[in-house]
Amino acid sequence: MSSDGKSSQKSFGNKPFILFLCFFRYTYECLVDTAKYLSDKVPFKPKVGIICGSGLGSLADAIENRIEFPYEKIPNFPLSTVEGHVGQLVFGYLSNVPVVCMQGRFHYYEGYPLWKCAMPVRVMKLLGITHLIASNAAGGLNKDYKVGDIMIVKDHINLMGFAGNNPLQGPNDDRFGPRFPPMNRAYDKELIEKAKVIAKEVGLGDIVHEGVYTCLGGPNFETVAELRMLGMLGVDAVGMSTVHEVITARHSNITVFAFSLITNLCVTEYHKNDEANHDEVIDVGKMRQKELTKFVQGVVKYVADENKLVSKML
Ligand SMILES: O=P(O)(O)O[C@@H]1C[C@H](O)[C@@H](CO)O1
Ligand code: HPA
Repeated sequence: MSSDGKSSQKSFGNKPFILFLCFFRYTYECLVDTAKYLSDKVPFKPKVGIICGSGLGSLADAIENRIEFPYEKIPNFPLSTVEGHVGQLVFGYLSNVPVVCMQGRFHYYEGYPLWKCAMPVRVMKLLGITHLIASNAAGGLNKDYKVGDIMIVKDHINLMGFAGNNPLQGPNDDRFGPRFPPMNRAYDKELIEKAKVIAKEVGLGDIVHEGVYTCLGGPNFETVAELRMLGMLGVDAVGMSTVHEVITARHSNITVFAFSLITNLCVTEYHKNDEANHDEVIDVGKMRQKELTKFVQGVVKYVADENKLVSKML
């Protein structure tokens, strides 16, 4: 809302226009229907939303008292079409905290517009989450990174947004958030600092970095020239997701923490013949699953403890 309390979005008023929009993007009412389909079947409100990246679906395996919804059963949900993405929403408890986890996400390269890729974030908001933990598999561009390292995302470059390709494009619904949301504090600084401590506690301390992530449309991996350009722009890890989910989360005032599993080293030299491949990405995810599960459990527990502390103070 603008300072005078009036919406910054011109009102279209008539219902037919909103229904018409449904064919082009999810209206608030449409996502409320999706959230209600789920909340009618889940006897608790999730506090933390989790998005599992490629090969990181095992993060969901630790969820207890699970209730699973294959994406094809959920009204208005797209379908996961990529290997390494199970394609279900898992409700349950992680570190005794009520969570909802996307075991598999949606990507622009699957043919989904960014607003469709990010729609589960709005559904999770409507279900009650206050925090989002987004994970992804990414190529390591920073020379200090090794395969299997973790990069805590401190910021992102919304490269696709430079061309105007943004999940918030089109009419804004103030019930989700403002027309012009700020992004300079997209990644929660307190969670970043705490996550570094947790990483050390679960044995990841020596392989954890903090860096800048960018998302390309994919599905091809990058050229040498593209990676060299991204390096000059200050990018530390390159992926094909997360940014649009984070923008959508911040638009709805969800506190965000994100990390990348470095699954391959970006090839920035013409004489090198290595080539990134998806199988390798999946394999690295499997290699790290135990430590990453403990890491995410620790972050979830911290979020819940912090929230209890805050609620006591209020
Ligand atoms: O879903 P994420 O971003 O974790 O997966 C990355 C990007 C591509 O989907 C895939 C390529 O191997 O890994
Ligand atoms: N580039 C883009 N996305 C990726 C990569 C990469 O090198 N590795 C895993 N996801």
